[in-house]
Amino acid sequence: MLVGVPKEIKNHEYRVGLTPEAAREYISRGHAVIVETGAGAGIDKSDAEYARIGAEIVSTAEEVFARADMIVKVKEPQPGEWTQLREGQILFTYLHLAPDPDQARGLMEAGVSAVAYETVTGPGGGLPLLAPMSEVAGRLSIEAGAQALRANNGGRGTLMGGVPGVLPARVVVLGGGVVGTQAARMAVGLGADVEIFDRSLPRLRQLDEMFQGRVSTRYSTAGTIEQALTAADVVIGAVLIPGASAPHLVPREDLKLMKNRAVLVDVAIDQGGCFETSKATTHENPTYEVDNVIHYCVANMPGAVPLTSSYALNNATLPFGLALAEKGVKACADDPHLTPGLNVHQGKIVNEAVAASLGF
Ligand SMILES: NC(=O)C1=CN([C@@H]2O[C@H](COP(=O)(O)OP(=O)(O)OC[C@H]3O[C@@H](n4cnc5c(N)ncnc54)[C@H](O)[C@@H]3O)[C@@H](O)[C@H]2O)C=CC1
Ligand SMILES: CC(=O)C(=O)O
Ligand SMILES: [Mg+2]
Repeated sequence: MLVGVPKEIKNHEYRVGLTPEAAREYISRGHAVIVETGAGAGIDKSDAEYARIGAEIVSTAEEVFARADMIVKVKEPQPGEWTQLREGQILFTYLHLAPDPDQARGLMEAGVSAVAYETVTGPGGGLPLLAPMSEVAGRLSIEAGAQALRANNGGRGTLMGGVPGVLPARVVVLGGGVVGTQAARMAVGLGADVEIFDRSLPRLRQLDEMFQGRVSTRYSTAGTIEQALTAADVVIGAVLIPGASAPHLVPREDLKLMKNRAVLVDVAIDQGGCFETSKATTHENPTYEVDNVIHYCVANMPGAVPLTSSYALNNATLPFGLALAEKGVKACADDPHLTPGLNVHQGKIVNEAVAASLGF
């Protein structure tokens, strides 16, 4: 199969769909790889390094889209990209279609078979192609929260860990999955006072064991979240209902319960966000303010640490990508974990949760 890697074009997105090491694995199995010039620049990999392992370098994204049987990307295709996709072609990337009906329609019209990283499942449960980026984003969320809390950035002016004699910041984490756990680890590491909310009691038990009393766990209801908001300096939005839009756990009217210039970091923004007042932002302009509360809602947080993120992502996507290259879209029928990954096929949304969420 001819596998194509265009350069990412989302705002400040420096990751790449295939690292040279991953491209080499495809080539060693008899596939051909074409790479848009400069696609690896964000991870300090030159065209020459891709050429050295046998990839062909082409000068435009248009050529990659026109020639490749499968496009391997990182972020969802932007409007100018989805019009270049076609029937019979496979797109393997993050899509996050539930909150994005325009993209869903664009992919349906293109006729492409689109496999979304975030809905591929794993033998041990979980979402193995989302997990590595959730690890990155969870860890980054505390850095982002700490930055936004600084008075010189418009924040409340609290130091995460406090100092002897002065209380640390209170960090409230909504959702105790991969993002939430990594956020809690980083917040604990900085010395903050941390509370994690989840709807799964087994998960809360695991977190309680894991953190050995260093974080408090709470069952997530509208009432308990309201109580937590009054004391929070930073709230991390980390909930997920796979395939669906994120539930709005914090309505706008609850912002008035919060301390002045406290910070919301909505990591779940790629699924539409879990605060009513969230709207996607970019690394260029990451924050905005509503009712005296700072919002950070960057939808491609891992794009800021592309070296770590591209390798972490490729480690997880490689076996699935190789199966798609080997068998084509039939790989989705053969592997029950790839089946839910297929979101769009022959002009239809074929993942039930995604279709239900879109109302299609
Ligand atoms: N903005 C960005 O750059 C990135 C965003 N993400 C997003 O972060 C979100 C979280 O991802 P993961 O941690 O991997 O998901 P996960 O599935 O590991 O964890 C989600 C957790 O939310 C819990 N949950 C569901 N409903 C809840 C509720 N009402 N109250 C409290 N908890 C609830 C679930 O029980 C689960 O433990 C996803 O939307 C994901 O796409 C991930 C990576 C990068
Ligand atoms: C998961 C996701 O949205 C990202 O890595 O950008
Ligand atoms: Mg207030």
